[in-house]
Amino acid sequence: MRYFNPVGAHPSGLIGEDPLGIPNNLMPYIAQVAIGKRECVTVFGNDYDTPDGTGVRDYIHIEDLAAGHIAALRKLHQPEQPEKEFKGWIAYNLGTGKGHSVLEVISAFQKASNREIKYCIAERRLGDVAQSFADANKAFTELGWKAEKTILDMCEDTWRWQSQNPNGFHGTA
Ligand SMILES: O=c1ccn([C@@H]2O[C@H](COP(=O)(O)OP(=O)(O)O[C@H]3O[C@H](CO)[C@H](O)[C@H](O)[C@H]3O)[C@@H](O)[C@H]2O)c(=O)[nH]1
Repeated sequence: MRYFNPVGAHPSGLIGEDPLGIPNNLMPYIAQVAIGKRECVTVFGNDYDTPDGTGVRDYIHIEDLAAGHIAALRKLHQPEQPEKEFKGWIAYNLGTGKGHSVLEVISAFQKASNREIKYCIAERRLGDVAQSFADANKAFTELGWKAEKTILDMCEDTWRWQSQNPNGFHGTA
């Protein structure tokens, strides 16, 4: 399974991403700014050839990602066709097929959290590409799977986890 940018948390707010130290990735960094743990998001470059100049990625909710795996297991396990064997490997893109810029993610998170997310523009990060998004049609055609959750859903669930667990798993009894 070829993951694009998995983000989000369980909708209960009980399971989420708790990176050690300073988060490397955008979504947990934004969440820590929203909760007041970090001052502002450093946006790595606004001079890319993208609609607003910031990097574009295909963010996918972890629950959609999990559903993609279940769909793949269903394809492998077909008791009604026991003679059908799968050999070798097949790659499936697990993404929404839609890209969002850094500024769009910040804006969606502001809406989800109802908090101001401060940011500043810095140099590009070495190794980053301008944009990356999936063609997930093969997963839809062959597995009957497609991502359902929007970037706002991803931000809302991340925020629920972060606001219920301001200190991550360390804060839990
Ligand atoms: O503090 C930050 C962090 C990220 N970004 C930007 O936000 C976007 C997403 O960055 P992430 O670090 O969240 O994700 P990447 O797409 O860089 O990386 C992800 O995809 C990679 C493969 O492309 C690897 O799988 C990696 O582990 C995984 O996190 C990029 O445009 C990046 O420049 C910022 O502006 N500020």
